[in-house]
Amino acid sequence: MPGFMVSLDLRGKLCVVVGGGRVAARKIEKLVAAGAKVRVISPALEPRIRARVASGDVVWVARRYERGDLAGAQLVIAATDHPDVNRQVSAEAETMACFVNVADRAEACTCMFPATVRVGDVTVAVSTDGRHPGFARRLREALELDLSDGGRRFLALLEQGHLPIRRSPAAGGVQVPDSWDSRGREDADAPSGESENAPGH
Ligand SMILES: C[C@@]1(CC(=O)O)C2=NC(=C\c3[nH]c(c(CCC(=O)O)c3CC(=O)O)Cc3[nH]c(c(CC(=O)O)c3CCC(=O)O)/C=C3\N/C(=C\2)[C@@H](CCC(=O)O)[C@]3(C)CC(=O)O)/[C@H]1CCC(=O)O
Ligand SMILES: NC(=O)c1ccc[n+]([C@@H]2O[C@H](COP(=O)([O-])OP(=O)(O)OC[C@H]3O[C@@H](n4cnc5c(N)ncnc54)[C@H](O)[C@@H]3O)[C@@H](O)[C@H]2O)c1
Repeated sequence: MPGFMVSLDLRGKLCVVVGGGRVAARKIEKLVAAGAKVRVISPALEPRIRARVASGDVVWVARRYERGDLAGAQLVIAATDHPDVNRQVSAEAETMACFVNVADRAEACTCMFPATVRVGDVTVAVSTDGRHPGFARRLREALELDLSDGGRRFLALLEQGHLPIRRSPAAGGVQVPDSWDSRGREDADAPSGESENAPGH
């Protein structure tokens, strides 16, 4: 099912993460960066999460998950290496009005984390609705690389006419090659950034 992308304000919201391994560490970094109140329930923690506990960004409940641990959570992450435990967490979350992310079962997720690149105040998010996380990662890496050089490579492709994005000629911008323009030339002065005549539209 195609996911509905939103941007959540998690500042001060309780997010409960069950499990303290590599996947939990990746998610926790994102939650902390978003200003969430993070509680992690796990008998053991990755060094990266330990550091977050030491700095006071994350509260650690140092034991295995027990039913009732999710009380008050707005977002729940089930990220243990035990599918049964993840299933129990998912089942408890289903009884509450909160979103849940289950690390080993995309189909059980009511929310998924996209791969993200942030440049200044702009965030680009890539999701494949859980089908190809590796692809989401690679596209994120490519975007990151491109944006890290100020978008120069992207702009070069635009100027060589390789990307179907039009800009006003009055602004000295590039135009879509004729072969891509299925509706003729009548709207050649479309505003900056439009791509409505791109192939596939
Ligand atoms: C994008 C990113 C964001 C993030 O997690 O922060 C993300 N996974 C990332 C990395 C990653 N994922 C995997 C590896 C090991 C790779 C390998 O070894 O092959 C690595 C490590 C790596 O690639 O470095 C494998 C994997 N992933 C999922 C499963 C379970 C399944 O498919 O059922 C399995 C198989 C597990 C297994 O078999 O053991 C599931 C999910 N992973 C998602 C997101 C969600 C869907 C995203 C989408 O819509 O595409 C979803 C559904 C749940 C979720 O939201 O977590 C982040 C890249 C961040 C970045 O680099 O920017
Ligand atoms: N979503 C993704 O992107 C992705 C990527 C790779 C793997 N996975 C899946 O995510 C899961 C976790 O992977 P990982 O690499 O973080 O594992 P990991 O082994 O690094 O960490 C597992 C953590 O769960 C904790 N734990 C175990 N039993 C627990 C319990 N009863 N209650 C609370 N905590 C408990 C452990 O102490 C440990 O901290 C695996 O099922 C794996 O298949 C998901």
